[in-house]
Amino acid sequence: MNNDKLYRSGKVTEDFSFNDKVAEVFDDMLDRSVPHYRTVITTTAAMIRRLAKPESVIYDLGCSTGSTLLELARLLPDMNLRFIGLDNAPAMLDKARRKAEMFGKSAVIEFHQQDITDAKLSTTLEGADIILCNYTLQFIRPMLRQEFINRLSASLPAGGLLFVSEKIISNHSRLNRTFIDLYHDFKRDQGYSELEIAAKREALENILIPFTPEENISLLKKSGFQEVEMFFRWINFASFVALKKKRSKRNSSFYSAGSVGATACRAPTFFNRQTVPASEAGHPSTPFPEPRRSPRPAPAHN
Ligand SMILES: C[S@@+](CC[C@H](N)C(=O)[O-])C[C@H]1O[C@@H](n2cnc3c(N)ncnc32)[C@H](O)[C@@H]1O
Ligand SMILES: O=C(O)C(=O)C[C@]1(C(=O)O)C=C[C@@H](O)C=C1
Repeated sequence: MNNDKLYRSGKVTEDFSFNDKVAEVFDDMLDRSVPHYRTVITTTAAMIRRLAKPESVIYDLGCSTGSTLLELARLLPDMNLRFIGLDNAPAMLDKARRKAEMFGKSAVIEFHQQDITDAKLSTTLEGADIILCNYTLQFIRPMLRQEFINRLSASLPAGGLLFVSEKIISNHSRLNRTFIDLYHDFKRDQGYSELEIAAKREALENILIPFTPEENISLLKKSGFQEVEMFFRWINFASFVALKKKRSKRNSSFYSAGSVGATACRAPTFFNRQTVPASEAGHPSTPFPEPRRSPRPAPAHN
């Protein structure tokens, strides 16, 4: 794995982009810049094992060098899953294909070049059971995000799953500042210098635009996912899972794919708050507050 020394000089000559130079060092960059990158993948694999059916088709949008799909293929070989990675950066895809070949996974993983913000994505995703979009939504223009997530939701069948991981921001400026400081401590611990951290931050300004957890959850809920949860968080990084419910055969209401489905059809007098959410026990769920769009916390996001 090539060491990420891209910003070692501290000079920023252009905005951050997924070009050949970045692709060359990207695996090391992700490993050292995304806290708990691997844990998120292993947790995703564990959820897929429990929530998805064998032979599911999994799309990874913004797949980069294919690390996530390769790891899922390694962890879930018995499920006979099919994996398709989409990215618009040719240098990332070249690396992804080489890695798939090297690890003997070319038969189950394919990679295609595609702009995932294009309306054609809906056609591509026909047949998808599970969609992953890790650390990529943050690079899509905020104005386009709801429409993009709507397309993903519309493409998935009942029982379909979407996993989204993102860098996040807080609307509470003092906490936000603290979170960014802690993230920079993490980067220092990973061997990045003060100069490198500052330069990368400058290059990412207005390119990587993080949302709050509430804004991300709102995007997912508004697009038609009935069950949305944050399943992992480290300071200013979070992962979300969104599930499209299965239609009940017994009545026209929806029930979950999990074992609580049968319980939800009855109106239990007693319920265990450890296992049954209030909303499924006949209590109204707490509505998510509308995301505060302005004023955004100052200064910078990254
Ligand atoms: C931070 S990386 C994603 C990392 C990867 N998902 C992982 O977990 O290993 C973001 C990726 O999204 C891709 N990307 C950004 N905008 C895109 C777009 N509009 N269409 C397709 N890919 C895009 C970039 O080329 C880059 O490879
Ligand atoms: O280095 C940072 O500040 C990051 O936010 C890490 C991050 C990301 O979260 O996407 C930024 C750019 C690269 O795509 C890889 C990782």
